[in-house]
Amino acid sequence: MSLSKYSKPTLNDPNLFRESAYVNGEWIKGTDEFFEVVDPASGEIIARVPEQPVSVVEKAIDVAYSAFKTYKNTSPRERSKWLRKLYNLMLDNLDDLATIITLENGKALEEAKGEVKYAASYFEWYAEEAPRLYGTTIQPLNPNNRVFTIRQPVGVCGIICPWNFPSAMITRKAAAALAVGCTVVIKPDSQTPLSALAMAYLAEKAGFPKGSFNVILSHANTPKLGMTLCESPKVKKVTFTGSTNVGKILMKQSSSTLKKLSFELGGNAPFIVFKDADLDRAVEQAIVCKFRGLGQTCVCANRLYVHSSIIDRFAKSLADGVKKFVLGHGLDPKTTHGCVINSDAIEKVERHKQDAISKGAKVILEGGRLPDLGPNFYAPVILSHVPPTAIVAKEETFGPLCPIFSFDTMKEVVGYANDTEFGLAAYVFSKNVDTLYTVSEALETGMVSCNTGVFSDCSLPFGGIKESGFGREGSLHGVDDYTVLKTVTIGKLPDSI
Ligand SMILES: NC(=O)c1ccc[n+]([C@@H]2O[C@H](COP(=O)([O-])OP(=O)(O)OC[C@H]3O[C@@H](n4cnc5c(N)ncnc54)[C@H](O)[C@@H]3O)[C@@H](O)[C@H]2O)c1
Ligand SMILES: O=CCCC(=O)O
Repeated sequence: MSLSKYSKPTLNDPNLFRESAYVNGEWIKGTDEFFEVVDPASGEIIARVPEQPVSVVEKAIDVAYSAFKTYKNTSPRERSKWLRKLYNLMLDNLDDLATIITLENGKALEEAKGEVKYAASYFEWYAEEAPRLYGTTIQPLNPNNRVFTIRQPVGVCGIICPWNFPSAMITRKAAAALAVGCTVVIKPDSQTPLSALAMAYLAEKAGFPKGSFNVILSHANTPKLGMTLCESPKVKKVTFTGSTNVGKILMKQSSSTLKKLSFELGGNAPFIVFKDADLDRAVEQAIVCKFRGLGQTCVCANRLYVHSSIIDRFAKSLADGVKKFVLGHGLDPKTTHGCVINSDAIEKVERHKQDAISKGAKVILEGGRLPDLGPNFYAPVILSHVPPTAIVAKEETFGPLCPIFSFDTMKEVVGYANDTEFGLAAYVFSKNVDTLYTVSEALETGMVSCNTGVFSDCSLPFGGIKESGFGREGSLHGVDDYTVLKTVTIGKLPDSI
């Protein structure tokens, strides 16, 4: 294949820029098949990495399986030290890791720095959880028996992640897995593999044993690599973050070996503003919630429901805030918001926008393509009085479209909010604590955020219900998905002495 020239990013530590897979402590360069990593803002090639065949994935699974036999017996304190070292190394290399995220994902540099801190926080959190895998002792009905439980690592974990948080979506899984004694085989999205490779370099420096932390790479071969992870009896757990459709594929493929699974899938978050809400706060938080990652996060507000008495003031104030955005290349210090990941994302925003307008939505901020900046730049759109029949009420836009729907009663808006097959996050703005409790308990989601638009934190159990998936990441609950609870009974004890 003709190999076009490209310039590698300028980093303080050039070693963080890797173009090889990482298996068993070795960097594996490609031989004849590669895929290119492109800066979505400039369209420039920034890296060329190997398109790995199934045989390499099978090798990665074998080495992770072999490494697990010793890694599972390492001291929890040892694992804790490796995790904390990796946390410190990520923060020491914050600027470089953020630059890599911006170049491969397109998000603004400040947002990328926030992701690195967020990603690293999972290593810190699980460095503290590693030595605290507690069991229980139980007094059985049989007086001559004693029962206790222990938590044991499930085994080799396959980790498949999306492009929107190239670093954090890996660490929230890998940190918990490594903390409890599992080994990991990570498959990043082909659009954003460089953050995973930089993390592998730092994991090696942190002291993680060979075979415990592995990164495999694929673009065209992704379905085959995914199937290999799902069908291998040596892989005991698959954890996936991405679209619901792919999650369903992986679940089917994992059924032959009854894998332990955890899925963080699609969202369709309602953002509800009651008439007694602090309007300025609600607007401010709607902006950060809706336009974090330019709308490309699974917990972004996808549908804003604002009480009919304040919807017009809310929409105008929101537009005034969004007009202050500066879209541009993420490395430009003037940029507040970057670009979307690819042209498919823009097509979807356009489709949702035109559908809502054709059904009577009012255009508050036209937004649209920004060809002078590049094919993946799209100015935010705000629509108001969107009808409930609009596609955007049902489908996740995953882009810079902000549809505002009107409502009158609590019962009505909870009905709208729950009328979706998704159930990840929801937002409620009100000064009335009864409203916050009542609505939070009525919403069919895994997470509810009250009076704040960004709630993500390594200390909370993150995850959804319905077709947004199952399992939780972060918090003390995050280890449950990477361990098995074993019950031990000691029988035939003497009645007494
Ligand atoms: N719940 C969450 O925490 C969360 C976080 C981020 C993204 N998401 C969801 O992900 C979607 C957008 O991300 P995306 O477009 O990257 O999702 P995607 O499902 O297309 O891709 C996610 C990952 O799966 C891989 N993949 C794709 N097809 C596969 C297959 N057949 N077998 C194995 N792996 C396969 C991709 O290469 C990528 O690494 C949105 O729906 C968003 O809501 C959810
Ligand atoms: O979109 C993926 C997850 C977002 C978050 O963890 O806040």
